[in-house]
Amino acid sequence: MLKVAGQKVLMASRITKQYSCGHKAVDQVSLEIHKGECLGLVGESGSGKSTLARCLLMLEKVDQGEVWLNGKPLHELSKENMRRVRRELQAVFQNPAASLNPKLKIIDSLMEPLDAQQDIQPSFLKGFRDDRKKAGEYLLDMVDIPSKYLYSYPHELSGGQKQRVSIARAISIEPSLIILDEPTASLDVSIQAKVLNLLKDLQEELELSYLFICHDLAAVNFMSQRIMLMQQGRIVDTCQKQDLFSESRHPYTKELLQVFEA
Ligand SMILES: Nc1ncnc2c1ncn2[C@@H]1O[C@H](COP(=O)(O)OP(=O)(O)OP(=O)(O)O)[C@@H](O)[C@H]1O
Repeated sequence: MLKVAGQKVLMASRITKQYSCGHKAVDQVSLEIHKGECLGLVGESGSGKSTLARCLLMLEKVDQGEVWLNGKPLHELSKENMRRVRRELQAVFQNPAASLNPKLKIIDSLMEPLDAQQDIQPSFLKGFRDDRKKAGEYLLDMVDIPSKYLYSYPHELSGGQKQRVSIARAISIEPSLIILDEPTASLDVSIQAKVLNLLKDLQEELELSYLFICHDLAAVNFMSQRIMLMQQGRIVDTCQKQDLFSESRHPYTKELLQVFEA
């Protein structure tokens, strides 16, 4: 289903990030993400996708540009205010092993956002939000992980299971937007499709908005309603998914499509 006309969740304007070595990793990038939409961002290695993600998450100081989340100017917020807004913006990164503290049981990593933000009452945990075991089991069930893993440590789970836990943790506080930065890149090929299917199902079920970053155009095409192409720090093409194969596409898009079709 195409959902692009709804309320704007994220608006970024002219984001620019130059590293001290002088390299402009992100150059004047503007984008919008609407409620319930998955915006795909594709580009080859080194094109600036992860830097852009870190800028949107305010993990990287931008040199220029603005980022608005649900009408709030993230680029102007103090650290304290940013912490409060953080609940509306979650991320899942490439390496699930690095996202989960090896010394914490799954329940403790999973419940970390809810433990830290007691005022949040996710609609899907209504009636048992403060029952950590029940809430943890429910969250694991949402990502198809058996509840027996609740008291396991990360090393007892496979890579795919760890990434599912990271996804459950990201959705646990009902964020407005999840930035998915190569969420399947470190997984076996056989597992990748399952995780993408899970992400797509969750997006539809919970009306989540995603920025889905990936170097694989096939995966981006599967996940997204709209697609942006990034090359050398700039957005060179943006299109609706159904226009991806149109003749009028940018030469770089056509180049990536050739790889995709091959
Ligand atoms: N901390 C840093 N200091 C200096 N240069 C950096 C830094 N981080 C990234 N870069 C450079 O910025 C450019 C963009 O990197 P980035 O990781 O954002 O690209 P990417 O598209 O996400 O690539 P990949 O798909 O390989 O992760 C690259 O040339 C990279 O070498």
